[in-house]
This record gives sequence, C-alpha cells and structure tokens, in this order.
Amino acid sequence: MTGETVLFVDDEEHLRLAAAQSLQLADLDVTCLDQADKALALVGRSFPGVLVTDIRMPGMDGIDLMRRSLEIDPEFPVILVTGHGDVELAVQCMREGAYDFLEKPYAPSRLVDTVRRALDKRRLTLENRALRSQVGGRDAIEARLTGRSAQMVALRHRIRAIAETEADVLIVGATGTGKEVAARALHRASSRSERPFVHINCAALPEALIESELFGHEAGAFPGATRARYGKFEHGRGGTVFLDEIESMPQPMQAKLLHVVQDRAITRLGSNDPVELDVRFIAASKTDLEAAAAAGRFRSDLLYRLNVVTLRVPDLTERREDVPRLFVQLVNEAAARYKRPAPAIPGAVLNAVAARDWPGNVRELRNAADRFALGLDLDIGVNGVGAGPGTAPVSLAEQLAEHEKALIAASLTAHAGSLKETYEALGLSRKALYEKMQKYGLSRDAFTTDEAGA
Ligand SMILES: Nc1ncnc2c1ncn2[C@@H]1O[C@H](COP(=O)(O)OP(=O)(O)OP(=O)(O)O)[C@@H](O)[C@H]1O
Repeated sequence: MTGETVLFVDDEEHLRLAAAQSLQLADLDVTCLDQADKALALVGRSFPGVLVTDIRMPGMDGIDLMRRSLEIDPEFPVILVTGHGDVELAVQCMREGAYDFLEKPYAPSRLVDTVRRALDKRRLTLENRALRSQVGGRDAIEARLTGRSAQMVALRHRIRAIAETEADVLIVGATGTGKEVAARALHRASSRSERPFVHINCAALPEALIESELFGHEAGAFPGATRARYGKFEHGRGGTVFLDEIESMPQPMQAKLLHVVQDRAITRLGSNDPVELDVRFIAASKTDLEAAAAAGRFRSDLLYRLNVVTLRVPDLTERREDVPRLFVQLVNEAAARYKRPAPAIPGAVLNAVAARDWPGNVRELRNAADRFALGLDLDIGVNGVGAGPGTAPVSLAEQLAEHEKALIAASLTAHAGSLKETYEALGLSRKALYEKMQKYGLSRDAFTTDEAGA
C-alpha cells in the first residue's frame, strides 16, 4: 500500500533522529514530531500508518495521545515507548487498546520489527474496511435505488464508480425523482459511510440564521449566542454534506459557500481562525442551474465547483417500465409501515398506475401506494389512460405506443415475468408479445421476482 507512514513522537531530538535513521534504513517512511497534538492532527480513520509515541512528554502526553487516537479509530495501532519503571503503566495501556510497547533503551531491530507487524495489521484493517464498504455500498445502492430500466441501471453504475472518488457531486432531477435517495446511496457506498450524512435543505433555512446554522458560532458572536455552537458543516466532518435545493440558496450565502468548497475550511461566526473541513459536498437541484447561472440567479463559479460530477435522476415518464414494479414495492413497504397485511393488487389497478403520468414522480407514486395500502380510493380512474397532465408524446401513435409499453410492463410485473401468463392475459400470441417486447426494449429479466438485478 502506498503512503504507509510511521508517526514517531518524542520531545527529545536525539531520540527522534535515531528512530528516523533506524526506520529509514529498513525502508520505512517516517514522520518525526516533537508534540503529541501535531501527531493527533494527522490521525484519521483512513490514515495508512501507525503511531509510535513516548509516554512522558510536556503538554499532551503519550497516553492521552493514544486515547484520543483510539477514539478516532479504535483499531489504530499505537506503540508506546516507556521509560524504566513505566512497564506497569504500559500494560494497563495495552488493556485500553495500545498495540504494543517498547521499553527504553530498545534495540533498533526491536523498533523495526514491532513497527512492521503494526503496519501489517493496519494494512489488513484498511483492506477489510474497504471491502466491507464496497459490499455494503453495493447492497445499499441496489436496495434503495430500485428500478430495472436502462436509465436506473446506468445511474447505479455511475454512483458505484464515483463513490470512491472524493469529487463533489451535483445531482439534478425533477421533484420527487429520488435525488436524496441517490445522495444517500452515494454516501453509503463511499469510504465516508461510517461518518455522518448531514442533510441541509437550503430552501428551509431562515435567511437570518443561515450563516450561524451552517458555520456555527463562538460564544458572544451575536446577542443571544451564550455558548459556542458547531454549525451543520462541522457536524459533517469526515462525512458528506448534502445541500438539497441548492438553487434556493441566497446569493450572499452562495459566495460564502464558494469559499468553503474552494478552501475546505470554515470560520465560525465571531472567530477569525479558519478550521479545516474534511467533507464531501453533494448538492441537488430541481432547476437547470446552467440557465440560472446564465440569468445571474446562481453564481457560475460555485456551479463549476459543485458540478465536477453531475448525476441525473430520470423522471418516471422516462422509465415507465419501472412504474408497476416500483408501485408493488412501495405498496408492500407501506403495508409493512402501517402494520397491515400486504394487499393483492388487481391487474386493473396496476394497469391504471402504469398508464398514468406521475408528475410528482416517485414521491407521488409513493403517496398513491400509501393510499392503496390503507384501502383508500386511488382516484386515478380505472384504466387511467391519459389521466396525467401534459408530458405525453405528441402524436396519437406515440401516445398509444407509450401506453402499450406501460400496459405490457404492468402485465409482466403482475405475472412476475412469466411470458405465457402475460400473453394469455393480454390476449396476444407468444410471437406478438415477443415482438412488442423487442420493439419497446422490455426484457423479461427485468420482471422476474429474483431481486439480483433490482
Ligand atoms: N428508486 C426508488 N426506490 C424507492 N423509493 C424511492 C426511489 N426513489 C425515490 N424514492 C422515494 O420517493 C420519495 C422522494 O424521494 P427523494 O426525497 O429522494 O426525491 P427528491 O428528488 O430528493 O425530491 P425533491 O426534489 O422534492 O427534494 C422518497 O419517499 C423516497 O424514499
């Protein structure tokens, strides 16, 4: 693994020099530090190295450094260097989670051997974590961002591909399409998954409070600020900050946000000292930010910082074949939430759901599923054809084709992908069903009950 480093902390210079020499001769990278707090600033859950620290030092001592490092990462290997008579203390520290200890004076080979073993352990820990997060992330994406349409399969692929990068991401899509679901899936699939996901709805922040809400403040920063408070950005340390409805952020705040995104640092209200900020930003917008920037409503420099990677979540009208299956899933989820048995969904209802437009996208479909699970009237007409407002294709032939596709998808869903049951239910020949599925790009696999391709 690259970047493996030994942090060696001792307040005595000659000991630092001697250790550096021994470790470098053994081909190991070493960073020598004279104070514990300098080392602590480097320790993190993904730090690919180990720590060797003297116990007795002015300021923060080695034991404090060990405890605080283990708070950050309980599996971080810390090797303590003890003076004569401190052995009992060192044993106590090992019970608290220290990796090993070296008693002064120690032979250089003892130092090198102990460090090598600790580095091996560290490598294994980080590899296991990366593997777990990959597997967990894949499950999370598939379980939450459902849909078998080509668009949703491609979206999940992209999320997986960018999760491990540190790039900021802009998610665009119409209302209720699942932008927040996509943002959470991205976070879960990334190496930040065990750190916080902070959701900030930019449209819901009161303008007067927005700065202190996001940046935090020191005590006395303004009347009523009796004690210091972390802002939402700082709550996201090590994790992801999701800026929902970014298009609603007032212009003066956009300028401040630009600095944060650029410098990865924030200054609390009432302070002059910037603090480093390790977060990934994911922003979401319902409107076309390029157009908003062209019209002067959104800062273009902020837009270019945020849209390093752009993900587009498709409307339901672009992936009609997902609608029936999604409806079934949402009805089942709703029934479980309301502690009711999952109701049978008549074919006519599924047809109506499939044939209708859902301008409010998955959120609106989910509301309909909730009503259905509660036994309430769906209010969408029995066949529902043409019930939704204006996103339908223009010509009659195109509209009919759209509805034919949706009805076939609904029937395939109702029959769990069984072709025989589907062509019989639709009164088609086997050949006619095949031809129509081919014409509309519908694959049987997308409707079988096996969830592997969710
Ligand atoms: N692929 C999906 N599978 C299951 N449920 C979904 C999916 N996409 C969205 N949902 C559900 O639909 C609802 C709306 O999703 P979400 O809040 O992510 O949309 P949004 O695009 O962020 O909305 P808005 O633009 O209004 O902020 C939520 O209840 C969410 O759980």
